[in-house]
Amino acid sequence: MSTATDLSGSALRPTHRVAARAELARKTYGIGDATVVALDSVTVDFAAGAFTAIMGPSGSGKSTLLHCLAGLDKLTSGRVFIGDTDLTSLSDKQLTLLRRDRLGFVFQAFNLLPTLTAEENITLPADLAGRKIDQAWFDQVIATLRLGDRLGHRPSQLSGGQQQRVAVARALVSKPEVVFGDEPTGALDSRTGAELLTFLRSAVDDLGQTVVMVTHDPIAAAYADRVVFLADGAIVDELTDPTRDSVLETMKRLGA
Ligand SMILES: Nc1ncnc2c1ncn2[C@@H]1O[C@H](COP(=O)(O)OP(=O)(O)OP(=O)(O)O)[C@@H](O)[C@H]1O
Repeated sequence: MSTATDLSGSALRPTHRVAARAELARKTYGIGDATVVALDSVTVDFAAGAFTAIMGPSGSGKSTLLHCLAGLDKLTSGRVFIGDTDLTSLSDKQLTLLRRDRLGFVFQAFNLLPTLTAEENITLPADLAGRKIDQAWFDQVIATLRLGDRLGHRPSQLSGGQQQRVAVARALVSKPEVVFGDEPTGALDSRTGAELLTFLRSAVDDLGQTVVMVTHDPIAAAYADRVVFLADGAIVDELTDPTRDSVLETMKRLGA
């Protein structure tokens, strides 16, 4: 969060920097009678340094929105931004570099390489990019994720929750502008899922990261600062400082 200053030098109220933004985002699949509108003119901002959950019924467009924001899929029309960068103006090669250099991903599949240690898995994207790891930040991420005594282990020697924490560390280690999660707890039991959400929460609170996560789970959404609700490809509601009960109530009202 930055504090804006007016010309006389007095502090104005803090401004929230926008980490990601969709503007009149529209995505359709198929043609003619078979056209499916996955996103229908969605305009939404995601604040830097905040944890936002995206919810909505199955088929409401959650994954499509997340994938388009993260440069993994392309809009039919409209624009998406990471910071000030308009993703819709980038080539495939530039999108690949933007994803590598500026974003982090925590998806259901951990995608860890079995022959590498936890530490090697965590630093692999930076190593491939020829980027130096910031050792102090690495140590902070590892301490936050309580992975210090697991760095020499291979994925097969780790529990599911530890593997997911390694995947989170890999996503955070290069200080991405936004960490995108698509049902990151979907493959985890509820205890391990709660642990992961606690870590994402502290990545925001203690490490100043930005998290945008798709979830079906009201308990998972309650870890967020804000929940955006989609229905039929449009944003239909949102909650600030959600609780499990307020999320459930909103879902019920929306018929989700
Ligand atoms: N590759 C595709 N081809 C055709 N239609 C698609 C494709 N991907 C998604 N859709 C359609 O777009 C709509 C939105 O899908 P999306 O996966 O974004 O929804 P979702 O809210 O993430 O759903 P879920 O909660 O079930 O994962 C759905 O109607 C879906 O069937």
